[in-house]
Amino acid sequence: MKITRDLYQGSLALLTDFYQLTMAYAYWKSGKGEQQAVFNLSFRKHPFQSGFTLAAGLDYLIDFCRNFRFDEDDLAYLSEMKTKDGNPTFETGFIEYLRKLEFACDIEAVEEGTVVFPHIPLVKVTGPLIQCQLLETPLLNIINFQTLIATKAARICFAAQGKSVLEFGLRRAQGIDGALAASRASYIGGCSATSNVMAGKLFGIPVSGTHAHSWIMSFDSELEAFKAYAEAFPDHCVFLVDTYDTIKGVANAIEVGRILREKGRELVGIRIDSGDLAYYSNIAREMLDQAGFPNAKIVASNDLDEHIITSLIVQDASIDVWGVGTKLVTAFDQPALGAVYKLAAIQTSEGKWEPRVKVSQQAIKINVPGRQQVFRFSKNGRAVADMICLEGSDVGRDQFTILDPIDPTRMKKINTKGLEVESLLKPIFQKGQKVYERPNIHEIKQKAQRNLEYFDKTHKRLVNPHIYPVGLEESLYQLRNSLVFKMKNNDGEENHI
Ligand SMILES: Nc1ncnc2c1ncn2[C@@H]1O[C@H](COP(=O)(O)OP(=O)(O)OP(=O)(O)O)[C@@H](O)[C@H]1O
Ligand SMILES: O=P(O)(O)OC[C@H]1O[C@H](OP(=O)(O)OP(=O)(O)O)[C@H](O)[C@@H]1O
Ligand SMILES: O=C(O)c1cccnc1
Repeated sequence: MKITRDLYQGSLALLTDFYQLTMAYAYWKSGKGEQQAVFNLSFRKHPFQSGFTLAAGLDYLIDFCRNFRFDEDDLAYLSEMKTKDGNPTFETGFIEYLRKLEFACDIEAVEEGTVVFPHIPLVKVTGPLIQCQLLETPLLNIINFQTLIATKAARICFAAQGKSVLEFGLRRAQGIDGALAASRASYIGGCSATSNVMAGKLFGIPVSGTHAHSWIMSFDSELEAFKAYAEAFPDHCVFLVDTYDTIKGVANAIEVGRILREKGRELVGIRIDSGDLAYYSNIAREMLDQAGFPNAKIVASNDLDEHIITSLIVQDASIDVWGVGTKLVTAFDQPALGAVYKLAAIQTSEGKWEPRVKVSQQAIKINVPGRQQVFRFSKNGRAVADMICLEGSDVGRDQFTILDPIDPTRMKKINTKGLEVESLLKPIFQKGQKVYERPNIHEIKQKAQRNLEYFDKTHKRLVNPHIYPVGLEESLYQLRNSLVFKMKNNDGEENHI
């Protein structure tokens, strides 16, 4: 079984919801399959009540699209599918169409490590309706998860105030691919290393770790266990001190630290994995300092998240390194990001682009229509507002008004004089060909760090963050309203509120 990232190098076209294939078939039957369309992938609310979200997953998306094809065994499987009355679900002509299908879309996307906000298209796909449609499910799967975990990691690292965070999640992650993708996204979000060795190999992420209680328990005494570990790894000793009695454990670590020093080596640190982490870390710090080990680091683990880390820092805990597993890689308090992928525009046979809107009872579910672009305005290296506007809008204007699509009382005038402007959507594929030079994982992580610094700390606050201004440029806002009005009224029936 292919379980690693190699999976993404093979054909994954069947990794989609069945309804995408039935729609694709129906588009084909009705002659609409090649009609050009634009779909946007965006989310409506930050996860974790955060004030920001960190985009991740584009690298997987690129692999997915580059390998987007139906292999013979995929086609054989689809050919054998039957409807309830026993007839083939898909005609052979459609199977033939899929056999010849070559990825031909344009894709623009925000780069990984970019701080993003609700309603911004993170990915914009332009191409034949059938291809755009088939991409919905896998693109959401990829971007939703990695963006969610990168955001969680950024929050945890923000709480850790510059101290290292190690990702320890593999054993409790959502399956094998969930674990690998989570390790990657956690590194992008700011973690220093992962315990997941395969993630290290596949993505080039630093790998690190300490040892488990079982190591200690396999010896007759803790002291013996520490000594034996020091023999094996004289330069990498981080002793887990809480197997029997944390304070005695610290004393044993110090004793072995002295032996190491006699041999010209240094104790790297200790790890505490239970009990009151503020209380024990402070006692351990005092013991280590008094014994002449002021540089020995204290690692803490045990069901940590951004809130417990914040509390421990407020309590003046003496913790230098945070080991975080379950609550990071499972995004424990919000296990999914709700990004959606919606048709925004479609081209008529005359070549004219028509914006499309989905009208919903809930204002938040009404998508932003039209072929869009996104601009980020900033001043002196600080982001001030994001504007979503229609492609071709003149960004050289002196002034813009942006309106929140859900709450138009939230609006902002942007005087563009003295502001820098960046277009957030970068070309990734043109007519199916990759045009984007992929940064490596370390460059992505650095971009994320720089991008996060770009935003005022009030937006990064963990609880009740200040809302960063993002809005629709006035004419796009009006277009959306007029389309909603038109769609609500065009059947001549009385409307329900
Ligand atoms: N001083 C502290 N302030 C706030 N939270 C803490 C503090 N010390 C530990 N915690 C957190 O409290 C929780 C303690 O959980 P729990 O009672 O299950 O652990 P434990 O009994 O000490 O250890 P074990 O994992 O062996 O059960 C963990 O999430 C831990 O990170
Ligand atoms: O708590 P997390 O954030 O998920 O971090 C990873 C946990 O995994 C290990 O625990 P282990 O599997 O040995 O279980 P235990 O310590 O909870 O008994 C380690 O000692 C951490 O406590
Ligand atoms: O290396 C460690 O300390 C580690 C690794 C996985 C889970 N918990 C701890």
